[in-house]
Amino acid sequence: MGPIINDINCLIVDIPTIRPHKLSVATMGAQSMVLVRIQASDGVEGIGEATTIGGLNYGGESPESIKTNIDAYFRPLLLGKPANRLAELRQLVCKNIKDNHFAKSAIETALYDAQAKRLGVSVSDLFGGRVHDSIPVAWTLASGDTQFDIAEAQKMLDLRRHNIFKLKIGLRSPKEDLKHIASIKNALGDDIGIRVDINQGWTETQAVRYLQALADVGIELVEQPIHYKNLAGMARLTALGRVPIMADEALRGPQDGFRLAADHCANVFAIKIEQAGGLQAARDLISIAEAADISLYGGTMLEGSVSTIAAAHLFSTIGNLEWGSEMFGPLLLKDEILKTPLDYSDFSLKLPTGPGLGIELDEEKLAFYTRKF
Ligand SMILES: O=C(O)C[C@H]1C=CC(=O)O1
Ligand SMILES: [Mn+2]
Repeated sequence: MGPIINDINCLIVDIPTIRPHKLSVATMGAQSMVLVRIQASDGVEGIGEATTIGGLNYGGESPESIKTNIDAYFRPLLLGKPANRLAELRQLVCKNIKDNHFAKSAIETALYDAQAKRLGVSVSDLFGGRVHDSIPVAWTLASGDTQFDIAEAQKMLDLRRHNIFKLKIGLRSPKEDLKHIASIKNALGDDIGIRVDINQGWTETQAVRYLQALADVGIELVEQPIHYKNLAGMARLTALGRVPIMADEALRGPQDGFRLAADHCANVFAIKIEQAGGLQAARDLISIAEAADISLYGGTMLEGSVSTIAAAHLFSTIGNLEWGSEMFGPLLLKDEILKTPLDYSDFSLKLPTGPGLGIELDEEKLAFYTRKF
């Protein structure tokens, strides 16, 4: 008989950010990560993570609701089930539990980590193997202060950590944002790629009015400018062809990906394993984009190291990750819960070579940052 799922433990880990991180939907001073640890009867443990942005500011799942739903619904459903039958487990979960994409992603990541460890391979091997051993990583400038952002970008360039930057806009007026972008662009020069993420902060009218201005100041990509449900609007903005449009919040799984591709709602898909509903769902989304000639980008929910590296394993198997990634979440946090932090160097994230996710938790640090109820 194969390994059986013996236990599932779920904890919330709170770590402060290195500076306030300002999005149009929230200002973050700390990140709350839900860690899932799954134990199987063969002694193998798998780890997964679910992380949201600003509690309920970004989407319908909060760290607290994720933990409650894992403890109350996922755990009883999965205890005693075969730990190595990943496709069957995914179907069981999807049949019995609606929505809850972030929780599903954490559970599935832990199952993949354990299964890869069991087989002595890395998680990327379970998705066909790596095409890349490292992934380019953009940094998000979101302190809310233009001069601070410029200094931060220059520091990242000096450290050779990031040479692509994303700006979070949509909190201030478009005119103020344009001034902010132009100052940063002028300070950093033409060779540095700059993108903006509006996080649904604009109306379609504002987008029609200001997309050309964004292109004129040298913005190379505009992420989720309008409400995620306004797909017809996304299609109209994409058809304008002023600047490539990337979908983020509108992509909550393969069905959304199919709709967006069929209706020409975006030029680029931001792939997030949590928003998609897990590694397998994200893989399906990637295939839809590839079939539709939609370019790919590795997105983040500002996850900690566990989910960041899980996503990186999947992204390493993509032939053309044309817009790189933003897998910088762990670097936004003041501390790390891994024994060996992830390797960020030469403007990219290096994939670990060990079995599973290739990471190990630092139990002392984890105990220190675990929320006590
Ligand atoms: O893409 C998002 O909407 C979420 C996230 C990614 C980078 C960042 O600063 O926030
Ligand atoms: Mn985004």
